[in-house]
Amino acid sequence: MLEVTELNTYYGYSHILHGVSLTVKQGEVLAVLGRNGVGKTTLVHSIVSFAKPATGRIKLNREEITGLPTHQIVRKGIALVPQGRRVFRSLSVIENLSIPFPCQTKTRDNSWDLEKTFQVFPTLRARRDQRAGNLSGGEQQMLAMARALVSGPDVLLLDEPSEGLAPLIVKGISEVIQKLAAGGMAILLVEQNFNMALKTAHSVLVMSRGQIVHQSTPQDLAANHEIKARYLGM
Ligand SMILES: Nc1ncnc2c1ncn2[C@@H]1O[C@H](COP(=O)(O)OP(=O)(O)OP(=O)(O)O)[C@@H](O)[C@H]1O
Repeated sequence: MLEVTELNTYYGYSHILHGVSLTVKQGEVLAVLGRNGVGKTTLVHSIVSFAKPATGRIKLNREEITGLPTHQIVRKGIALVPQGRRVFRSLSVIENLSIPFPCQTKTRDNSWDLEKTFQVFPTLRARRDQRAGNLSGGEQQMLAMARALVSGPDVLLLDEPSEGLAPLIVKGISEVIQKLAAGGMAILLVEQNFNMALKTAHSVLVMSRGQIVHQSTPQDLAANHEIKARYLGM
């Protein structure tokens, strides 16, 4: 579904991504792990054209989307839940969820709507008229995910969704991610929370200095003490 081949991304003269390749299939959760500053956010930003890769190719459902403007990438079926949630704090829940509607595509078979989104996050239905800034951290994360879902993506990119959240909330977020994948979505999950990533994902990548240095099943990574010590500081 999502195919990334040999991406090289720079910020000015700083070479951040060094030939990153990955594939996320329909119904799969692929987790990306790595220490701070290894390029995980740059990777998801490159996929949605927030950062412009100098070389490399990105394909969605076999169609080349490299370098397209972000709004076109969203229309074609990729949505990003950014690190730090970035909800519109002064707007209500329902207003936050109404903003992405212009991005919904008419050309794809897209069954996502507000009702389906509220079924995934019933708490948000109850809070629909509340200002996003007054929601708890966990509810804001749900809102950020819901805002991505209403665009009806085939591929969901999640940048550290567990950051700063209590373990019980993290468990709930993990379960939602697994359900979305079971429904056919392809999910790229950037995480610092090792346990959450391993519980949620079907396969895991480890990045170091802008390169993928390991890819395996969660079980194999859990048992690989050398990779954990060398690249994840565990
Ligand atoms: N807009 C930018 N301009 C210049 N350098 C940047 C920019 N954004 C990130 N960087 C640098 O690129 C490198 C990779 O950053 P990135 O945010 O992709 O890492 P990360 O793995 O997501 O880290 P974190 O877990 O802290 O979010 C870092 O050295 C960072 O300082």
